[in-house]
Amino acid sequence: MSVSIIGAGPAGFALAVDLQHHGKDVLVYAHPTHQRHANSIKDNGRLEARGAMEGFAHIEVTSDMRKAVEFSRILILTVPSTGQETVLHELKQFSLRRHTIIAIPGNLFSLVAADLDVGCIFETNLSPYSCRMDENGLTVLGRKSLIFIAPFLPRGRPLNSSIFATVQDLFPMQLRWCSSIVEVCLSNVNGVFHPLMMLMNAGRIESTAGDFLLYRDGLTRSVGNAMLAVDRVRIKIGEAFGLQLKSAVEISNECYGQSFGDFVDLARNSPPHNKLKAPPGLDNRNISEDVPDLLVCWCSLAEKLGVDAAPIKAVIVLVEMVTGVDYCETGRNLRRLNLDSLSRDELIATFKGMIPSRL
Ligand SMILES: NC(=O)C1=CN([C@@H]2O[C@H](COP(=O)(O)OP(=O)(O)OC[C@H]3O[C@@H](n4cnc5c(N)ncnc54)[C@H](O)[C@@H]3O)[C@@H](O)[C@H]2O)C=CC1
Ligand SMILES: O=C(CO)COP(=O)(O)O
Repeated sequence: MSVSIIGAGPAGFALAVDLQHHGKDVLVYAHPTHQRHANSIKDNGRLEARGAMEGFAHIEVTSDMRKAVEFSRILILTVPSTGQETVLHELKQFSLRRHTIIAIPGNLFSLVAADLDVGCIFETNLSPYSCRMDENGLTVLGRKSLIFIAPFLPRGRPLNSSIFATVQDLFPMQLRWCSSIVEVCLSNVNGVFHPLMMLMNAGRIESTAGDFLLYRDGLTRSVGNAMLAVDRVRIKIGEAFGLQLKSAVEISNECYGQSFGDFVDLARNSPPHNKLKAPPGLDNRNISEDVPDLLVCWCSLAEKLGVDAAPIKAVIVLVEMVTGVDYCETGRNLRRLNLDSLSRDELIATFKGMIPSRL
């Protein structure tokens, strides 16, 4: 089986190494303006992986989207959701009726890609790896044993059920099939962890240029208390959709096969988290991706559903004050997700019964 991985960052290369190790042929696409990691692999002649995945890999990389589309009928997107529209722009030149796209993570990519002529889209909640890259190679701090996934099925379009087995065969970890992409998006716990960790440590990030461990040193009791408030809203939004979502700590535990009791316990003791350095500044995907494409999205769903989202709104407003970016406008609000004309009941119905119940 061959796979094209669209997105040449740590998550894309970790997936490429893992899939190659499991016998798949992989080709990684690096956008012409996002070549940093691809260039260092070219310079070194190979990719060295350390940590939870070890060894040397020879990974083929291209900047020609046509090659990626012709290489495989499976396209896995591993750009941050803020990069998905750039990729969509490239993909729109091709007929992809026989292709399957898997967006890692999805963050409701399917709704943004509504007019793409593609066979099927799947979305995951998170990257399967906790990983970083520098000029010396890839460090994998943790490999999940499970990730959440769902297909997007526009009404009236049947899905060949064999595709579920094909997608599971592809991944070297277990897939938890969710009822809809909304359940998957609400299970991207980065929206609970990242923005508050960044905001509540903003001074320390800026004064030390990120010279501390973001989770271990930055997720203390009061930060955890604030996260709990955001997490309660996330769960209430799920309830309005008829979902019984687990807490963010429980979801992380499930993905990594861990059993931490709360946020602080996880931050101090989880190996995939407790060695992650803080970024050097606030201009980082922990804000630039997770605020517009998770918190704004969750908040605008909450407003339509009549759920009080004050804690999420508070985080968005503070981030807007700090960065000067109008994320409510630029992020995945209902208008950008093409959901703004729906009534509350229509919104709920849109995501009901999207996949066969036997899964
Ligand atoms: N690295 C990790 O440990 C984890 C990552 N994730 C998620 O997985 C996804 C990928 O993660 P990373 O590889 O760490 O992200 P990253 O921020 O390094 O970006 C991945 C690649 O996409 C490229 N890119 C960014 N914007 C682009 C655009 N507009 N057009 C084309 N390419 C663009 C970047 O230059 C990079 O090569 C993100 O959504 C992230 O939130 C989730 C959990 C853990
Ligand atoms: O594994 C993790 C989330 O799934 C932690 O990694 P990040 O904080 O880099 O997203």
